[in-house]
Amino acid sequence: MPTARIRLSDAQVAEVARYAFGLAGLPELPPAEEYEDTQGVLVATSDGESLTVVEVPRWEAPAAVAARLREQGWTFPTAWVDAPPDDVSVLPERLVVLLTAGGTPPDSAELSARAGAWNGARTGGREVVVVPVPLSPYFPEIPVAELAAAYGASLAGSGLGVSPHRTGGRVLLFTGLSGAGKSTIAARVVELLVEEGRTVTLLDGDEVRHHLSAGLGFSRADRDTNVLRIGWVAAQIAKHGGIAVCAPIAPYAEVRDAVRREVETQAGPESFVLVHVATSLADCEARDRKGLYAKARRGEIPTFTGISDPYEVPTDAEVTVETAGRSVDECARQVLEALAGR
Ligand SMILES: Nc1ncnc2c1ncn2[C@@H]1O[C@H](COP(=O)(O)OS(=O)(=O)O)[C@@H](OP(=O)(O)O)[C@H]1O
Ligand SMILES: Nc1ncnc2c1ncn2[C@@H]1O[C@H](COP(=O)(O)OP(=O)(O)O)[C@@H](O)[C@H]1O
Repeated sequence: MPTARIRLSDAQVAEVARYAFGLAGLPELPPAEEYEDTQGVLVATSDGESLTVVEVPRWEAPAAVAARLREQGWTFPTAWVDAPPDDVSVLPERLVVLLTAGGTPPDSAELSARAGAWNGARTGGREVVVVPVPLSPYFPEIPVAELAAAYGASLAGSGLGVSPHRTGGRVLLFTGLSGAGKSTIAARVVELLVEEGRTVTLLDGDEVRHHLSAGLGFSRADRDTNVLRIGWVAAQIAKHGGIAVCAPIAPYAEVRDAVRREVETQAGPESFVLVHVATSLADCEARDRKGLYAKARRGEIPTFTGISDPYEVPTDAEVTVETAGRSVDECARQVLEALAGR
């Protein structure tokens, strides 16, 4: 039996909207009977075979946009996709701007900055109607001319992919086994960043579990919730230009990837840095500062990462830190070097 009702991410709702507007095929969604958006509004239902779209409140249908423009007397609308050109004199006097916003929350700083680039002062007083469209700003799913045509317009040009917005914020997500050195290295990284005058927030795995994630255990579902919460807070920090350093075990690749997408949506491409603290299980167990490995080996901790619970080794880490025979400072500086290059 599929789960009765599932909440979709902004990116998944955009997929549903593309399908509803005939811009793309059937989206691949986890099995469920009902799907809601991030506000809890029912957007679609499924009988297991077909998807019935109920409503996608955030997105205006292309046909509705075309009709609205016609009513306003726009006979042959011209469209521009995303960022304006450097030389705005090439633009027509009135145009509809199709702003790719799929996967981006409506209140994201990135989206307002991109829409703000089209205000009257910057476009020489041209008449501009900005319409957010459910395509991804980074990987648009259909050619821009086809997109313009769907909205009843002919394409004047596109600044898609031109200087994607970056807030300057960063998220460093440390991942690794218990005792690998995540907290120790993360704390040193924070010290070094503070010395550079940066504003940094440390979301340490152990600490988070006392506050943000109090009450959660170590089942897969609870670990996923814990890491997604950390990721969400970190993304909010990065969205406003801050640096968040997070140090949970984060054993599952799928959730690490979800955090990467959330952060890059909020703070721009390359704002997410995955740091794998790659200390071997044997070395972590030999350290066993908290005596947890010994307990896990005795069967006293039923789902202990590395012993009786999985750890999926990252294949997409921006930095891999080996700690054996190296000082904490050396490891922290390796992380900072990777950060400086981004
Ligand atoms: N079953 C089990 N498995 C792994 N770890 C356990 C477990 N039970 C308690 N602990 C202690 O909790 C710390 C890991 O919590 P995290 O929030 O980082 O884990 S996770 O990302 O949600 O998987 C981890 O801390 P660190 O040693 O700092 O990693 C452990 O001290
Ligand atoms: N190069 C290194 N980097 C980080 N920790 C190290 C290093 N070498 C030895 N250690 C020791 O390993 C242990 C790591 O513990 P901790 O930072 O709490 O790990 P985690 O947060 O991954 O559970 C500490 O006792 C630390 O002193």
